[in-house]
Amino acid sequence: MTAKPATLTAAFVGRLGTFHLDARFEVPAKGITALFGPSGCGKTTVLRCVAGLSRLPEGVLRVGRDVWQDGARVFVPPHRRPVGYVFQEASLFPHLSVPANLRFGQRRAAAGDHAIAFDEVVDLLGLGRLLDRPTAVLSGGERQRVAIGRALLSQPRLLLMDEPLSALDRFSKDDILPYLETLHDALDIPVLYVSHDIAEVERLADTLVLMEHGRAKAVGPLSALMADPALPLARLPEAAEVLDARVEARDETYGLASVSVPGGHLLVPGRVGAVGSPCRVRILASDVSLTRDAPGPAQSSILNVLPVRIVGAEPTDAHLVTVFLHLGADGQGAPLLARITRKSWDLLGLAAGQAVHAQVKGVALVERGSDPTAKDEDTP
Ligand SMILES: Nc1ncnc2c1ncn2[C@@H]1O[C@H](COP(=O)(O)OP(=O)(O)OP(=O)(O)O)[C@@H](O)[C@H]1O
Repeated sequence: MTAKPATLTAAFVGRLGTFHLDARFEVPAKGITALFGPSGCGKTTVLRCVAGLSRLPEGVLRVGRDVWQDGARVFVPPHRRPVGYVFQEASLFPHLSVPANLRFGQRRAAAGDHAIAFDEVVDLLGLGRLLDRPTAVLSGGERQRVAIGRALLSQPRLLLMDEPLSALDRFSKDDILPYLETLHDALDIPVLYVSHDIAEVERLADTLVLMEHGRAKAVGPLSALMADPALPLARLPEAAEVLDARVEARDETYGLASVSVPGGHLLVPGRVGAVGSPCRVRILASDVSLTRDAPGPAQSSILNVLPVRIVGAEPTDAHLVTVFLHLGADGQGAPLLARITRKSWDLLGLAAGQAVHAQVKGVALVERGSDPTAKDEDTP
């Protein structure tokens, strides 16, 4: 009999002041789970309940086999919960050096519990060059990397990240995201990641808890929720599908990799691992258009043209439509989103069930420090 994969089970139902929370979810106790939703929907409150900083009498929280809360009967106090907490603002000690800030995290770890070594954290977060800089002169992104390192060195069983990038400008965000992607691959610590930036969620999360008015409205794998027409996610301006892919071949001459995804093949710019290794690709809905007939070879600068089947369509605004697709002429492959004008939808006479072709103008690798913004008419 195979063991059931470990899960994180949370049920926080009740009132905090005038706010009613009804957050019930079970997610894998591995990878990154994003709590996503508009401002004030209760994301931080859920994290505080998980950390034990807010207490609802009927709350339940299990992390793997450990019970951290079971109603009023069991309540592990916050200082006994092995969680690392990373906030919006990196609250480093300005009078301590960078290594001393990092070692402060190590001091919080249980004696003898050093699964994540200091050097490993320095390496993963690219902190080597920062170790002898005064803490006070670090940039926002550098401070946040140190804060993440400090949290990891406390040897957490669970990492809680509350909008860790939202205080950073676009440039610093892009600087730090590849580090988070690398951590996701390298470490075996489940992460609850609060964000209201869907692009960030798409790049990092495996699982999504969609929050609305204090309620967990939907819970599941990111790509499945993105492809659900009943949810508002696919209609967001930066809606994208993230697909599990496998490297098939590398074309060093053009800096491209050929990857397979369920139901199709894509050419992707950027550095990938060895042939056969897994990777993930992100395809924005706004980078996908539809055509009835695939253009012949050397007729279009868009290299990725894939057979797809239309599952459905929803209006995005007055003139745009979000089209829900499945890869493959038989529609048995991975989900994909396209954003086209309502006029094009009508002119092409498109309808659910039809087999058409998706022209994918931009594909980005989302792991291992590839250039996530690579996009160009002449590259796929
Ligand atoms: N202990 C409490 N007493 C009263 N109100 C509370 C308490 N805890 C949370 N709230 C309220 O719950 C609501 C949700 O707050 P929360 O910070 O969790 O939202 P959020 O989704 O994280 O928002 P943002 O994205 O803006 O950070 C807010 O209106 C907040 O004032």
